[in-house]
Amino acid sequence: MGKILDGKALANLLGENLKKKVKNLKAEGITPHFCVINIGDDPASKIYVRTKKRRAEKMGIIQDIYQMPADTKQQEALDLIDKLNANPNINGVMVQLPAPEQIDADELLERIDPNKDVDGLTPANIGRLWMEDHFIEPATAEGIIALLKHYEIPLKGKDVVVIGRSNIVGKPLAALMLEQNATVTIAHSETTNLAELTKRADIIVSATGEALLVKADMVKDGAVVVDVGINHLNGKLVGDVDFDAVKEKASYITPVPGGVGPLTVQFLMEAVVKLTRRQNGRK
Ligand SMILES: NC(=O)C1=CN([C@@H]2O[C@H](COP(=O)(O)OP(=O)(O)OC[C@H]3O[C@@H](n4cnc5c(N)ncnc54)[C@H](OP(=O)(O)O)[C@@H]3O)[C@@H](O)[C@H]2O)C=CC1
Ligand SMILES: Nc1nc(=O)c2c([nH]1)NC[C@@H]1CN(c3ccc(C(=O)N[C@@H](CCC(=O)O)C(=O)O)cc3)C=[N+]21
Repeated sequence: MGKILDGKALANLLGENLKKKVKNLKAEGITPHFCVINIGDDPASKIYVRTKKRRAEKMGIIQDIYQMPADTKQQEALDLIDKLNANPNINGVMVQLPAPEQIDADELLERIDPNKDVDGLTPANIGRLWMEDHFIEPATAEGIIALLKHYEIPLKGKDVVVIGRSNIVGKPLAALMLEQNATVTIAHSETTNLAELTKRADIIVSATGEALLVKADMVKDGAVVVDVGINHLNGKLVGDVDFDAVKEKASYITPVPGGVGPLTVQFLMEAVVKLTRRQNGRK
């Protein structure tokens, strides 16, 4: 049976450190302060925004929530971003995704000042991610890299399959793993031979939103399985992986809940502090 990769425990460990860092900044009169713009009333988004707020408070970080109605116009959202960009007291801005369909979310992301881009989703920061010198990485991808490192699971030379190619998870994770010298395959909904690919993989990461996608017969003995998915199945929160069966084959596996999710929230907070420090001329 595989070992559990305890993301929640690692998030708490990192949280203790970050709390101290924030305390030191505050002693110098600097309080990290960021804003989450949430448009519409997606119930999952409301929960995430609150989860982040709780974490921010625990870290000593100020998080404002700008809740905008479902019929918000594009220009109204752009104006808010402009206002926050221009406010020197605000260190970070993020737009909770998904946004309602009349909203062009990419245009909103492009409007965020890259120096305040908590999610690392502005074109400037995505571009830098694929270069050698990057400063802000999307939190989920960063969290997964940190989790593997914490458990001393090497990436160099490993065959990795990332299932999912979103800008927020799959693509940035592939970039970071490539940088660590893994051989990365990105699979998606048009991939025709998924099981063939995953069966060869040393490390499988699933970020699709499809419950029970990754089954035991798709996993090599001793593989590492990272489950990013958040799904509701029969009233239960589950990932993309058929956990009970796959854990018997995997050497390491992340649970849902308690795996990648808490690390995402922790690394968003880390990003806010990083941006704040840099804006104040600190390393
Ligand atoms: N734990 C955490 O911290 C986080 C969890 N999530 C969760 O992770 C999941 C993915 O999120 P996100 O990347 O934003 O989602 P998107 O919907 O943007 O992307 C999903 C990706 O999965 C692919 N996909 C969907 N179904 C299949 C399938 N049957 N086989 C292969 N590929 C498939 C899609 O392919 P195509 O491109 O062809 O459509 C797409 O690339 C969601 O459940 C989300 O809630 C997201 C962010 C953070
Ligand atoms: N601009 C933007 N940035 C994001 O980072 C972003 C987003 N939009 N939209 C939605 C996704 C999803 N996401 C998660 C955050 C926390 C948990 C999390 O804390 N999960 C807990 C369980 C939470 C629960 O019980 O529901 C866990 O897995 O243990 C999961 C998923 C961030 N996202």
